[in-house]
Amino acid sequence: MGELWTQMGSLMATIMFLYAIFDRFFPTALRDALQIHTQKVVNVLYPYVQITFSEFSGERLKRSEAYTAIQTYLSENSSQLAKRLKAEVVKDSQNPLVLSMDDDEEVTDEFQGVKLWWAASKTASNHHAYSFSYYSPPAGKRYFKLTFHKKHRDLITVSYIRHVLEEGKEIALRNRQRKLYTNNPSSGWYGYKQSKWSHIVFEHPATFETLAMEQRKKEEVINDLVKFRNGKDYYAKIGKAWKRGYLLYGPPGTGKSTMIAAMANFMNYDVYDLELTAVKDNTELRKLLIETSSKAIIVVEDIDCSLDLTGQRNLKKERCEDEEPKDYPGKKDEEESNKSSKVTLSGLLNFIDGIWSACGGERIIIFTTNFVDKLDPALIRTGRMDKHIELSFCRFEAFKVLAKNYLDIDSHHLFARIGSLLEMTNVTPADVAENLMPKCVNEDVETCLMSLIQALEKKVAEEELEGGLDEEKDEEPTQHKKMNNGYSTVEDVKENGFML
Ligand SMILES: Nc1ncnc2c1ncn2[C@@H]1O[C@H](COP(=O)(O)OP(=O)(O)OP(=O)(O)O)[C@@H](O)[C@H]1O
Ligand SMILES: [Mg+2]
Repeated sequence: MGELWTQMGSLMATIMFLYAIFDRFFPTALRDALQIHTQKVVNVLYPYVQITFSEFSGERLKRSEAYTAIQTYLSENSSQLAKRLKAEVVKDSQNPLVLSMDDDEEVTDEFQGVKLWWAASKTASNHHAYSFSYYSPPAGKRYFKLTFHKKHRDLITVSYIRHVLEEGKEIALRNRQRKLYTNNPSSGWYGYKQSKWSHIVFEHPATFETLAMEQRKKEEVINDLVKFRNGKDYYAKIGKAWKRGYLLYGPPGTGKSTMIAAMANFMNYDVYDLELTAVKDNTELRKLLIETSSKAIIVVEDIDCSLDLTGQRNLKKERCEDEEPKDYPGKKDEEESNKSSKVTLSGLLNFIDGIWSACGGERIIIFTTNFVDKLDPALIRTGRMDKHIELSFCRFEAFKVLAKNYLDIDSHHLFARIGSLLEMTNVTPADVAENLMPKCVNEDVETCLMSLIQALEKKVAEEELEGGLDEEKDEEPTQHKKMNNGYSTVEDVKENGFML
C-alpha cells in the first residue's frame, strides 16, 4: 500500500500542478470541462474506491453516528497497529480514556479475506475539493477514509460497512457505564433540561455467584437469560418482540431485588426502576416506555401494591404497610393524586405486550411481589410473564453461598448443625446474612457461625413455644421437647438465653 500511495502522491501532484496552470491561464468553462475529463481518466487508471465518513454531518453539524461507530470499531480492532494514537476522554464509558488513531494515520483491516485501508484525516483549512472520494468533507473537519479495490465494491458497501457500524455500536454499548433510572413525576417533565427519567451510575455488586439460591434454580435462570440474549434471530423468525418477562415472588428479604441486580450485571443492561404510583395515566406510561433504551431491564417492584386489580390505584401505604398510621402528613394530597391517577391493568398489559413494548428491542420486564396469589391472573398468565421465579427461605444450599460471601469458607464443623436448624425454621437469606456479618473487626468465623446458630435456635424455640401454647389451648398441657440438635430446650432459652 505504501508504494501505491507514493505513486498516487506523484499522480496527484502532477494533476494539482496542471490545475494550477489551468487555473492561471484558462477560462472557467474550459477548466471545469478539463476537470471532469481528468476525473474520468483517473477513475479508469485508479482501481481503488474511497469512501469518506465526516465527523459532523447535516445542516446542524451533529456529530455523525457513523463516524463515532467507526472510531469505536477502529479503536478496538485496529488501533494496536497504529503508531500514533490520540487519547480522548469519553463520557459515560467504563474506561473513560479511549485511544484512537491520530490524524494522518492509516491502519489495515480484513473482511472475508479482503484487505481494506482506513485513514484518519483532517481537511486542511485551505483545502480545495480535488478529491476522488464520493464526498469531500468541508475544510478543517475530521474524517475517516476507507479505501478498497473496486472489485469488492458490493461486499464492502453492503456487508462490511454494516458490520463496522453494528460492531462499533455493540462495543460502545459493552463499554458504557451502566445506569439506574427512576421515573420523574410528570409535573417535572417539561422545561429546560427536564427529562422523564433521572439516572445514577449503576454499580450494584450482586452477581449470580453471590446470590444465595438453590444451584439448580440459579442455573435455570442463567440459561434462560443466555437463550434470550442470543435469541435475536429466533424472536424475529417467530414474529415476537425481543423481550422477556419475569415475575419474581417470595417473602421480603429473600433476594428479589438482589436477583434483579445480578441479572443486570450478567446481561450488562441498564435498569429502569418504574415507580407506577408516580405515573398519572396510561399515556404517561407509554411516554416513559418510549424513552427507555435497548438492553435494559424495566422493573416494577411490589406490583400488587402499585396497581389495584380493578385498574384503580391503591394507596400503597395503606395496603402494604399495616403499621402506617391511618392519617399522616400529605395523606390527603396523596389520595387526591391517586384518585386522578388512571394507570389501568389494561394499560399495564399493553405496556408488557402491546405494540409499544416492541420499540427499542432487547428488553426484560420484571415484576416483583410478596403476594403472588393476590395478582390478577391476566397479569401473570403464560406468555405475558414468561417465567415465574420463586425466591424462598434460606436452606442449607443457599446458606453455603452466604457463608462463602461473608466468611469466605466452603465448609466448617458447625455447618451440619446450621443445616438442620435451617430445616426447622423459615428464615430469609437477609436474616442469615445479617447474622453472619462480623460484629467487630476481630470477630472470627466460629463466633459468626455461633451467632447464627444462637439466632436460629432462639427462633426455633420461640416457634415451638408458640406452637405449644396453641396446642395447650386446644389440648392437654404440652411437655417442652428437646430440640432436634439436642443442645437447648425451651426452658433453657427462657431462663438462660442460649447456653450451648
Ligand atoms: N438470595 C439472596 N442472596 C444473597 N443475598 C441476599 C439474598 N436475599 C437477601 N439477601 C441480602 O438481604 C438484603 C435484602 O434482600 P433483597 O432486597 O434482595 O430482598 P427482597 O426479596 O427484594 O425484599 P423485599 O420484598 O422487601 O423487596 C440484600 O441486600 C442482600 O444483602
Ligand atoms: Mg426488593
